[in-house]
Amino acid sequence: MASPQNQPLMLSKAPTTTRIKLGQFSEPSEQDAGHQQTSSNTAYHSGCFPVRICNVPGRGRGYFAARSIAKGETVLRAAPLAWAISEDWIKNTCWWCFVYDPRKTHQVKAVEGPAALLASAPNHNQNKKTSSSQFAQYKGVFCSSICQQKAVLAHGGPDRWKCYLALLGAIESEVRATKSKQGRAVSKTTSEHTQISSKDTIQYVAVADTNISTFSAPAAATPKVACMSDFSRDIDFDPDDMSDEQLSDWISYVWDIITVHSLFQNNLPDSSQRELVRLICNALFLQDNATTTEPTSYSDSWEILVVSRDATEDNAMPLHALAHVRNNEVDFLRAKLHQLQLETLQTPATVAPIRLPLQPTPTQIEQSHWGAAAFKTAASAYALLEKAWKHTSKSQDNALCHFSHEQFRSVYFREMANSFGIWEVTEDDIGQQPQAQLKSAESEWLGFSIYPTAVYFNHSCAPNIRKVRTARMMSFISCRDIEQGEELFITYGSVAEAAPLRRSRLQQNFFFECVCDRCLAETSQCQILALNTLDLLN
Ligand SMILES: C[S@@+](CC[C@H](N)C(=O)[O-])C[C@H]1O[C@@H](n2cnc3c(N)ncnc32)[C@H](O)[C@@H]1O
Repeated sequence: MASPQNQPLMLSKAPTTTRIKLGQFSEPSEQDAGHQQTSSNTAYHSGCFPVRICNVPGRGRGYFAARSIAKGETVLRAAPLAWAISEDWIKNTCWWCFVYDPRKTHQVKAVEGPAALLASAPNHNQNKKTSSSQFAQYKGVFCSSICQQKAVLAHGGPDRWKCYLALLGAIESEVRATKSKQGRAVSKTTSEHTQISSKDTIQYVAVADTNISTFSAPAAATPKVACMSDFSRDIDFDPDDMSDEQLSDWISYVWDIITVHSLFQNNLPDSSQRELVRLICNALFLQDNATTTEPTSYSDSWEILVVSRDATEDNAMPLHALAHVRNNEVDFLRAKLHQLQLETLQTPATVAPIRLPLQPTPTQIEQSHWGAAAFKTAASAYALLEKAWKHTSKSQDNALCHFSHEQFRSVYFREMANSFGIWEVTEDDIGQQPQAQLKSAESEWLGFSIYPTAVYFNHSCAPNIRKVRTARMMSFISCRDIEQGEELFITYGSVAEAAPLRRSRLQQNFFFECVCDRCLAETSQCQILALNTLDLLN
């Protein structure tokens, strides 16, 4: 798995290489294609719903068994809120039900079929006269006209679908334009990792390990921060405040500078970042189509919404569901700084502090190691989307309102470490072992998706829940009998490796130190072994 800087992080994310697998495609069944509602096998009402959200020390929120669960029971069925198909398979994968055919590209189908079908489609505004022929002119990649209709409707109808496709097209144009600009500018490239000179630095927040400590730099002078009047944000940072809240405000402040000064504009996001940009577009276009009104009080009603929702593939998740997904922006910054520290580690005893200027200048942000590590990738992705957004807004008669970095970040850093890979469904998926979901060499990675009701499954290296995708729905199935009160765990990728490797991968890709029982047992065993070895050596 590539580093998170180059690749969006997600549960079971794609391997870096893709293989073409031939000859194993079979026509999807009705159920596979998502044309049937199959939620009846699970009772979705709070009374006997099998899972409940609880807080766990050290892990945040998690799903727990609300009652005893038998092996093989579906404990949750989740519908996606937003998704993106991989660039490699964009013509082979249905944009609605994710059915995949490696041998042929799906037809871009015109919509025919009974008007009744259209009228009965979910989210369809009965008052709006939308004839099936209207859909025919709006293209996409679908395995059937039914999927096309559903996608167009979920995106708010033909006009919004057209606008959405125009935005996707504008992104591709921007990518081509940046590539050719980069080609011309290649000889002029200067080193990106120039050290900041000490006279540029004023006051710092030093980040040692993942805790922030603060101090004043020796060269105190008048802050050299350009265009401060451009920002309404409160910039009165307290150098002694090491909290996530202040770091979060500081990050927003840095983003203000990045956007006002158009920093990192000419970096071309790689294909996984471009996929993430498309997922964000998808989320933003689906938002207006939310079918559920926002609850007046989240804290009281969200869990009820999760457990009472009749999860069917046609139920679009409302965008406000995203607000409940953990935002990993601060964790991401801390993890990036921690990585930088490790890279510059001379000896185990000398951990170099990373110094973050309280009010960084554009030059400091652009040329610092921390700027490159923590902001460059996301800012390049934002710049790409912002340019495409403006272009589309012009071409589509100002159909799009202003698009802020806050909106972008609110999806970007929630996707990070919370989304699920969309893998080709293989026969392994029907198996009973949790390992069946580890898609190693057997299946293709088709994209990724956010399932807001599924983000509460914490990771364990010895999971008791496996996930199986059926069309666009993700089902979570127990792989052993589970007692009431036990926590429910999935795996975030492979758990076949030894503890040190598993743990460093989780740290690098998901920004946490795994505290599952297996890790704790294996780590303490390693420590005992190490002590025994020391005894032997002595
Ligand atoms: C998909 S979310 C799971 C829900 C999360 N606990 C919450 O409160 O939103 C993944 C995050 O949960 C935490 N987490 C999950 N499994 C963990 C584990 N085994 N050990 C420590 N933290 C874990 C990490 O912070 C990780 O980034």
